[in-house]
Amino acid sequence: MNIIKTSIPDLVIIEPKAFEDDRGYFMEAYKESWFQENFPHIKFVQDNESKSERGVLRGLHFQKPPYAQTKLVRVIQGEVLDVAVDLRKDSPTYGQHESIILSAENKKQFLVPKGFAHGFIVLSETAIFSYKVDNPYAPEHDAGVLWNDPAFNIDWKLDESEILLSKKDAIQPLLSEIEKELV
Ligand SMILES: Cc1cn([C@H]2C[C@H](O)[C@@H](COP(=O)(O)OP(=O)(O)O[C@H]3O[C@@H](C)C(=O)[C@@H](O)[C@H]3O)O2)c(=O)[nH]c1=O
Repeated sequence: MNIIKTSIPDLVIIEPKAFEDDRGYFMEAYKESWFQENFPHIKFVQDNESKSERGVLRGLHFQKPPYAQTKLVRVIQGEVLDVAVDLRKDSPTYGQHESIILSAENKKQFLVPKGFAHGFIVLSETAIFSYKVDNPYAPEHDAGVLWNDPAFNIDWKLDESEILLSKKDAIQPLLSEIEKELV
């Protein structure tokens, strides 16, 4: 597995090694011993999976402390644009984001630390998204920020007319409205 740095500290891309042969491929998608060696402070406790149609945008989400989550995200089928926004108040890259194409084909994984808002948009006809989190779901600590907040200036790749949001995500607050609550 390769670890690739991004422009934001602690936000990294992980590239598993896939072995291809006549039958298809094999890869170790997650290996606890390797993860503990490289990221000893992270212990995953829950695996999540969602399926979405093209144009579905889920995000931008995070859980508030003490239930903040590190997420290890990947795509099993299809292709998405995945986005992580640094909302760590004391970070030199506060308010900045990184986006990356995750697909069944490229098999890349994105390790999104605590303190980031996370979201993705589906670029293929459908996509199955899979991720590990290191804190359990805690709906009372669920939080979000608006996907198209001009403060982030995220290029979501699809036209706004194609984008499908949940009722909750259509009315998430702006960063300026939640800034005071961030740690
Ligand atoms: C996230 C989550 C949701 N749920 C339930 C609550 C609700 O009834 C249903 C759908 O929830 P949501 O609308 O929040 O699902 P979704 O919009 O897919 O939320 C996810 O979005 C991506 C971008 C993330 O980063 C994730 O952490 C998570 O916030 O599933 C759980 O039971 N456990 C969970 O861990």
